[in-house]
Amino acid sequence: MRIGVLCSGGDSPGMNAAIRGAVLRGVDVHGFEMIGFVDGWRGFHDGEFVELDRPTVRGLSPLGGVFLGTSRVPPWEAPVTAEAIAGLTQKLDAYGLDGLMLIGGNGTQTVSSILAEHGVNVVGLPKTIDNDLAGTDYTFGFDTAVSIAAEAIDRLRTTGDSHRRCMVLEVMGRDAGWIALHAGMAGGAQAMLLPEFPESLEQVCAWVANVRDRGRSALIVVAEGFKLEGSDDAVTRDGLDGFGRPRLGGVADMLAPLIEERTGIETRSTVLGHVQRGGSPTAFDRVLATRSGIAAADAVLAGDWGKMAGLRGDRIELVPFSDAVGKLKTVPESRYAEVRLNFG
Ligand SMILES: Nc1ncnc2c1ncn2[C@@H]1O[C@H](COP(=O)(O)OP(=O)(O)OP(=O)(O)O)[C@@H](O)[C@H]1O
Ligand SMILES: O=P(O)(O)OC[C@H]1O[C@](O)(CO)[C@@H](O)[C@@H]1O
Ligand SMILES: [Mg+2]
Repeated sequence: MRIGVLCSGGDSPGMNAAIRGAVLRGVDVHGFEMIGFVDGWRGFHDGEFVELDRPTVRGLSPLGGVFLGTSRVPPWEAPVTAEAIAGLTQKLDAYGLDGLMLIGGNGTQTVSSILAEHGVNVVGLPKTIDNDLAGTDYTFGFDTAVSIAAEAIDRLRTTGDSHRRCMVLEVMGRDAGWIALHAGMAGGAQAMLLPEFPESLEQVCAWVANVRDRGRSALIVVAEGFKLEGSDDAVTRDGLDGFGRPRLGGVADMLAPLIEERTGIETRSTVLGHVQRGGSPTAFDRVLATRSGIAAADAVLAGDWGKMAGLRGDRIELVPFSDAVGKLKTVPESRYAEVRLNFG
């Protein structure tokens, strides 16, 4: 059995641990040959790959990023055609591959699902800091991003309190508010503004003023995809990403002067940005990623293709791609209601 490993989308802490888990199980235990494509589909298209064996993955578990590289280079020019799939399967044959392990988030696993529908042997490993992929309770990388964001809140809190300022922290997550919700809960933020639940500027300012009236300084966490009530689009900047989507970002910079103007409270914004994606994965993410890699190698051995190694409770289960794609896992009303009553 010869298997190709490929990462797609943004990097996510734990990807190295996942590859290590898959290789230790796949090569050492099951006797597979494995190769890893450099920079995702870019390496697949250009024929750039490395052999994966035990020495290649030595010591990788604590390392952030991903040693193979990842990219948003697409597998084909959309929309997918029969010719595109035929071209891809010819390449798989040329590489001598029996199947692929695709490590990625909702976008990547949509590709996995399309490939599986066309008869290509694929197993998915769910990663993304956004935690927006259905079919799994958590994706590896999310816990690390939340820890970094929570630490940022703690730090912003002490400087904000010292100056009696309102601090607005922007975190990633695209159209899902998971990072903002979890980091905000962990750091005791006085409001978490999520893409799923638009709020009015008046309401946000009322929360900030209320915190001041209680003798404290407000710390607001805003997810990059948050929209003020009545706005159709999230705030974007810097053009389009590799898949032609607008790059989100800038909502904290937009909100801070509006809050200051309306409340009279000096307000500063911080955009956490890629800091929350970098560095060493938490122990939780290392374990989750390693177990995902092991489960993916076992799925290959069993010929259990067309599935993703999802976390369900404390078990890694093989979830059909149809349960994972076509819908975004967003923050449910009940989770927002839990925290919203304490805002302000
Ligand atoms: N429907 C699709 N058809 C073809 N290619 C796709 C499709 N969806 C996603 N892709 C490709 O997969 C890449 C990865 O998807 P995306 O950028 O959404 O990241 P992701 O896998 O969701 O991970 P993350 O959200 O953590 O960055 C895209 O940049 C694009 O090249
Ligand atoms: O690194 P890039 O391509 O700017 O992408 C940023 C996006 O990737 C993510 O970090 C992961 O999907 C999102 O939270 C964010 O919107
Ligand atoms: Mg995604």
